[in-house]
Amino acid sequence: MRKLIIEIAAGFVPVLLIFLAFIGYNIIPLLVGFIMLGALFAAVKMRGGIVATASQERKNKKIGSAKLTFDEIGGQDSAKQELREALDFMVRHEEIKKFGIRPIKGILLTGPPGTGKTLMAKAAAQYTNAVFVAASGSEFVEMYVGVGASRIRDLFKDARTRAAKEKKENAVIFIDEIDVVGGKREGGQQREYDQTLNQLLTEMDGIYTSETPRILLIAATNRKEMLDSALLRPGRFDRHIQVDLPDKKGRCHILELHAKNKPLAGEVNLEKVAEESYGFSGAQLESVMNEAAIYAMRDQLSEISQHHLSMAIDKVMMGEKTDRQSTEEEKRRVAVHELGHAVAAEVVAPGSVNQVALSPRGRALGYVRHNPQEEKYLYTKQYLEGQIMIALAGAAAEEIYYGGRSTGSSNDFEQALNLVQTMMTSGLTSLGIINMDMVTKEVLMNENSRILDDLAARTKQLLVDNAMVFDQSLEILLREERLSGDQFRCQFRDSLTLPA
Ligand SMILES: Nc1ncnc2c1ncn2[C@@H]1O[C@H](COP(=O)(O)OP(=O)(O)OP(=O)(O)O)[C@@H](O)[C@H]1O
Ligand SMILES: [Zn+2]
Repeated sequence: MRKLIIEIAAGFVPVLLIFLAFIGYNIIPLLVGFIMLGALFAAVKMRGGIVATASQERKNKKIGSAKLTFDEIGGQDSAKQELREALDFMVRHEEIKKFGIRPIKGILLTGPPGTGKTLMAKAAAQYTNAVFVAASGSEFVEMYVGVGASRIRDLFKDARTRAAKEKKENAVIFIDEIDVVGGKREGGQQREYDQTLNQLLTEMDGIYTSETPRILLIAATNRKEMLDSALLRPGRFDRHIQVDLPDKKGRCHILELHAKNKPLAGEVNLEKVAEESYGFSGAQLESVMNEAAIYAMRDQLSEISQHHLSMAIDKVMMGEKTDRQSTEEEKRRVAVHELGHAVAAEVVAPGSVNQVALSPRGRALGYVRHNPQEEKYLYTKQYLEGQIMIALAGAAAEEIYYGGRSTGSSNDFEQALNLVQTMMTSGLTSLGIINMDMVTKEVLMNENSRILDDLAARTKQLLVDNAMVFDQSLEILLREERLSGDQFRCQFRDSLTLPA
C-alpha cells in the first residue's frame, strides 16, 4: 500500500512539470517531465516482473529439485498411470500428427490439498524432458487492472525463452489454484479476473503442435465445480485426472519415501503407521515423518521409534482438528455401510462386485465398484427390486450394526425412490397399469412405502442370513481398506462349506 502512495506521488511530479512547461512554453521541464514519466512507467512494469519471478522462484524452491520422477511419488497409481498415458501424446508427437489427432494442451488435476498434484506436474515435466515453469493462481490477482493478464503472457514467454535457452523441445507450465483465475465469469464485477482468464484462454488457443517448444499446461484445483466452463472445453483443459487421498498401501509407500533420509529404529512398523493415519494426505504424512524426527532429536536419541511416530500422528491430527476417536469410528461405520451394499449386490447378482474400498474418494468415504454389466434396455420387476435392495442395503447394515442410520444414505434413498418410480410407471407394482395423473397422491405414497418397507425387510433378512460373510469381510476391509471382488467371493464360498 505504501508503495502505491509513493508511486502516485512520484507520478504527480512529472505531470506537474509537464503542466508547468505548458503554461510557461518552456521545452526543458517538458522534456524532463516526459523522461521521468517514462522511467516511472518502466519501473512499475519491471517491479511486476520481478515480483512474478521472485514468487516463481519461491514456488520452485518449495517443490524441491527440478528432477523428480514418478517413482518419487507415493501411491496414486491410477492417477500416475492416467497422466503418463496423456503425456505419451506429447512424447509421440510425430505419430499424433500423422493421425491428425488433436494434441493435448491442458490437463486438470483435481483433488484435496497436499495429495501431490504439484509433484505430479514436476514429474510430468521430467517424463517429457520439458522445462518446468510454475505459478499459482493467486499470483495473477493484482490491484492494477491488466497486470494479471500481462503476467499470464510473461509466464508463457518465460516458458518459451527457457526452453530455447535449455534447448528443450517441450515445456510444462503448471498453474496451481487455477480456480482463483479460472472461476466462473458470471457475476459481473470481477473484470480484472476476466481479463486474466481471457488472456489464459487466448494463450492456450495459440499453442500449436508444429511450434517448439510444445507447451503443455497442467493446472490444479480442489474445486473443479467452480471453474468457468470455457476452461473445460475441448482443446483447453479437456483431460481431468483425479488425485485422491492415498489408501493404506499408498500411505505406506509415501511414508517409506519420506523415511529414506531418516534413521528409523529396527522396531518401526510403517504399515502400522499407515493404518493409524487413515484419511491423511501425502503432505500430512511427510509432516508425520518430520515431526517424529523432531521428537527423536528432542529425546536425544539416535533413531526414530514407533512411539515417536505415534506421537507425530497425534500432533498432525490435532493440528488439523480431527478427533482421532471419531475417525476410527467413522471408518468402521463407512465399512459397515459399504459392505451392506456389497453383500446385497453379490447375493442379488452373483459375481457383480468388483471392489469394496474404504479410501476416501472424492466426497464419499468409501465405495463399492461393480463389474460392468450388460447394458439393459428392458428391466424386469425382479431386476428392479434387486437394485432397490442393493441401494437400501447400506442403511440396513448400519441399522443392524448400530441400531440406526447416519446421514450417509441420502443418495441411496434417492436412487431407491427413482427405481420405485420406474416400477410404478411401468405397471410393475400391485397397482397394475396406472395413469399417474389419475391416482391420488395418497395412493401413490402408500404403494411407495409398502414397496420400500417390504424390500427393506427383505434386505435386512438377506444381511442377517449372510452375517458370517459380513463379519469376516468387515475384518479384512478394516485392516486392508480394500477388498477385491475375488477376495470377497472367497468369503461366500467358505461360509457355504462350513457346517451350519
Ligand atoms: N504422493 C506423495 N508422495 C510423496 N510425497 C507426497 C505425496 N503427496 C504429497 N507429498 C508431500 O507433500 C508435499 C506437498 O505436496 P504437493 O504440493 O504436491 O500437493 P498438492 O496436491 O499440490 O497440494 P496443494 O493443493 O495444497 O498445492 C510434497 O512436497 C511432498 O513432500
Ligand atoms: Zn450407500
